Amino acid sequence: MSLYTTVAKFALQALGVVVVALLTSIITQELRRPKNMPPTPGNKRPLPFFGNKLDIPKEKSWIAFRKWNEEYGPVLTVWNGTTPTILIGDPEIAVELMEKRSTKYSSRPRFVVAGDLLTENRTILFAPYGERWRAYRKALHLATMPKSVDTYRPVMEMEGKVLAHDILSKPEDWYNLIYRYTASSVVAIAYGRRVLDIHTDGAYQKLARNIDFLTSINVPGAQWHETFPALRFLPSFMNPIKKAAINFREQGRANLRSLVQEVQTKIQQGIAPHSYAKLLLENREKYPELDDMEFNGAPGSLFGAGVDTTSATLQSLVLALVLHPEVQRQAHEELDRVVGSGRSPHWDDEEKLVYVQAIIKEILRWRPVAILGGTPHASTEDDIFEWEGRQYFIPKGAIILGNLWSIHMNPKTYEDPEEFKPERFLGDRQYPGTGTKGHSSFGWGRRICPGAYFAERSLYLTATRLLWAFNFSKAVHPITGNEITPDASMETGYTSGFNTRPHPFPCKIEVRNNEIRETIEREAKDAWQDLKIFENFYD
Ligand code: HEM
Repeated sequence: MSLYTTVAKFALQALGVVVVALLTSIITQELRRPKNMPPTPGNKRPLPFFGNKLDIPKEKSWIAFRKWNEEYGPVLTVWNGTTPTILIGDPEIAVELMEKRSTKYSSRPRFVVAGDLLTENRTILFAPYGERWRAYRKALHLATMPKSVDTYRPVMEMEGKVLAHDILSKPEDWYNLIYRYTASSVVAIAYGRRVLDIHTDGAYQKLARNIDFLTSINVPGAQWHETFPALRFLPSFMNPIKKAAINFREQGRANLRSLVQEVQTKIQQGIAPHSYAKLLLENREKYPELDDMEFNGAPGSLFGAGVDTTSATLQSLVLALVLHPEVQRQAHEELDRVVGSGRSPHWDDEEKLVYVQAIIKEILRWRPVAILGGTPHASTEDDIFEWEGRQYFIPKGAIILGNLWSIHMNPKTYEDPEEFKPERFLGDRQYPGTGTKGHSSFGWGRRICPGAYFAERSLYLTATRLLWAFNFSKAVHPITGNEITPDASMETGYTSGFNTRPHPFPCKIEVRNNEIRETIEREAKDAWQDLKIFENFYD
């Protein structure tokens, strides 16, 4: 037998083994797929190995998910490789699973890039349900429980006064000014240091770089590593996303460590202003479960979870106001009646500002920033639930995704869901689960956003101040003289990624009267003075 024939025979045999192994694996996968699960979109058969992965768009998957929920039903299964994702498009189903059965549905799925590689799952967001996650959550209480949040209100208020002055001076830069305001209040609360300029502040830039990376990768269907976890074992030089995740992890940890060390030094020097990191350090012994790396990460989680979300919600508010002058008119009428022009709104006005509160809730519903319901939940036990006379099986390890773009646009729950109508939140609304809030923007059950109270206080203060101070309307094109209508469509006017925000757009912002202008100028002067203690930087 010639060498050629021997090699050909061997190759054929090897090919045969591979084909048999593939067929066995496909058959096993098929046999293992549990029956009676919620249907796939259009009852489409998932492909071996890939599942429905090829049907999930890499960008703005929430749009496809909503279409599927509308066409094929409020609870569906989409297979990402061999892992099922249960897509929920109805608030009652979300509550039935993630709140009423929260002992089974409060974990997180495995994220290969964001979890295993970037954070080693040692952050609250990706931690599986259990003791460690409880310890992370307990440490956050010093920042997020109502009593704690109330101690941070002065910072939010002072930064809000500066924001009003900034917009008065440079209205065309409103989009970035809102972002700077949010970043500065959160960083001041977390570490006792302001962010004066997002383009030059080193600490801010390092924090933001990490979050930008995280939000860009943490999107269903975007990473092949999630479909084929074994890819994580490919060495970094052949695996650019792994290399990037490990670099970001190391740089991020060094940055979080140096920010906490700065607070420690200031405490020793007696010059540390009130901050979450300061409180944590002063109570270090109460968190023995957390090692230093995890402990340093706690104040950072405020930045990770609070800046993008709050600023995007405020930017959506401006968009809605520009498009809805009648809503502004009603809000202005309420603010003139309750507050007047000689002072800006404060906490005690909240109960009387019912229309403004309804606007804030409607913004959270109409353009929810955590559009996919935040990080999905994962089930830790097999379960069966009944919906409209049918029983559905959900296996242990399934990913549970409450797509807010389906849930908040569900006409069964909200009449004319596409319309921006704050009136729907005047008076009591029947809404499953979270009850009085009337929307699901902060998630569900045990994983519900721990920063919800923090965010609501911050949104109330800022939205009220912006509405009190300014009139927002369409910009006029400098050449054509035509009004420019901003694009509010989620398909074309909003960013992709894990959180979504409107693309920057021009608008006209005018102070409402001279007395308000004088109040803004006077209050900003006091705020700058009081904020000086947060301007002690070591870098
Ligand atoms: C408009 C503002 C905000 C929105 C819409 C929002 C929304 C959400 C959502 C939808 C989740 C996922 C909930 C779930 O898994 O069921 C979440 C989780 C989380 N949020 Fe927020 N959030 C906001 C602001 C904040 C702020 C200001 C903080 C910190 C002070 C914060 C801290 C967190 C943390 C730490 C988690 C992870 C909780 C866990 O996995 O146990 N959020 N948020």
